[in-house]
Parts: sequence; structure tokens; C-alpha cells
Amino acid sequence: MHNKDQICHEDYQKTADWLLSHTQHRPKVAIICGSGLGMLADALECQDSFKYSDIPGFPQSTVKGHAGRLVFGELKGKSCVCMQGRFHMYEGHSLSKVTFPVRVFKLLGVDTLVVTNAAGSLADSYNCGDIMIIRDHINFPGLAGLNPLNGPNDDMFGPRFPPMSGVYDKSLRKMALDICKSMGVSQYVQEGVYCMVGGPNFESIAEARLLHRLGVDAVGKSLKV
Ligand SMILES: O=P(O)(O)O[C@H]1O[C@H](CO)[C@@H](O)[C@H]1O
Ligand code: HPA
Repeated sequence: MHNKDQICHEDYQKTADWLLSHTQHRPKVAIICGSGLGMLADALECQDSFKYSDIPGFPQSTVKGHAGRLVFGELKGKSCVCMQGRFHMYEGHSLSKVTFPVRVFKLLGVDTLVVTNAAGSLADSYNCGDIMIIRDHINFPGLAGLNPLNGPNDDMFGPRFPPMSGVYDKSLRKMALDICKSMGVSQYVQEGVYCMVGGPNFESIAEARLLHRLGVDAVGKSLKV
């Protein structure tokens, strides 16, 4: 590692190699469990689970209710890896630390990432407890220049100027909506625009009004992409 904010390819690789040597699972799907969804990881079968503090190079979770465990296992027969607890900017992590696991997942062979988090709704038609599938986002810290991709670009992870249109895969979103329909829970499921803010404070009333006028449907302090 060069300095506290700069992480080089070897650092991600070292963590990925450690994980690959400690589990037989080779997941193609990673799920980041936000607040309230940690129990999904408990449902995995044939589990191999690692405390973040035991994984070389991994940041530590400081949020109450986030177990701080990486769980490999099978969900409906499909190999996947779940983060039981994520990292947030407001905990004092640099953005490259916040996104560290995502690059490690890429090196593990993951090609599908499911990100979840608790959020506050702003859309008039939403009800408390609804689930929103993210169609698009507004990354406020990113617009202000706080971006994990700042610094030298590692072309092995993607281009210098990645496009942000279509980052939330249309076919996966459709699949999620179709499954909700078949389960008869469509009335609780929305699709909308998520806005990331820095926190840790909640939004003032004026800020919430501003976000609503900008077309934001749900706001949270969890980074997406
Ligand atoms: O679900 P997680 O990632 O814990 O985060 C959500 O919960 C936090 C507190 O409300 C906010 O950061 C929000 O984004
Ligand atoms: N803002 C508003 N409500 C929320 C948030 C947030 O960041 N996270 C969870 N509920």
C-alpha cells in the first residue's frame, strides 16, 4: 500500500488470493447486505464465513448492527458471497476503502453485484417499508469530486472515464420486478432514483425538499457505484 488512501492492484490481489485459498466457493454473484438485510447471509448453505478483522487488507465495520462478516455459500444452489455489513464514508473510511471489497469481488470472478441499503423515501407515492429497485442515481459526493476512482486509473478494473448510463442492469431489474409480481408483492416494490449523500446527519427539511425537486425518490448514505 502506498499511503492510507491509495490502494494498488497488489493489495486487492493479496486479499483475493487469501480468500481463494480459504474457500472452495467461486461465486459469480456478490450481495452487499445493508441495514436490516444481514440475515440473508445467514440463509446461505454450505457456508464459509470470515470476520472482516481476519481478512488481510479488509476494512473494519464500525456500524451497530453490521456483523462485519464476509459469507460465502449457496443461495438456491447458486454460489454467492455476501457482505454482512458494509463500509460508509461517514465512518471515516476513504472512498477507496469503502469500495475495496467490490474490486476484490471482481478478482474473485464475480460478475454480478447486488447492492442494498436502508434509505429514506422522498417520492409521494411510496409507503414506509417499500422496496425500491434503483433505476439510476445521483452521487452528490461524486459530483463534488469525492470519487473512489480519483487518482491513477487501474485499467484492469475499467476505463478512465466510465459511462454512468445503464449501470443498473435493465434485465436484472426486470427479473426482480417479474419475480416480485409472481410472488404477489408488487404493491410494495418501486423503481426509482437513489441519491447518495455524505451524512452522517439526516437531511434538513430544506435539503429533503431540494432532493425531491431534483427527482430523487430515495436518499441514503451508502455509496452505490
Ligand atoms: O443500509 P446501510 O448501508 O447500513 O445504510 C443506510 O443506513 C444508514 C443509516 O440510516 C444510512 O447510511 C443508509 O444509507
Ligand atoms: N436519509 C433519510 N432517511 C434514511 C437514511 C438517510 O440517509 N437512511 C435510512 N433512512
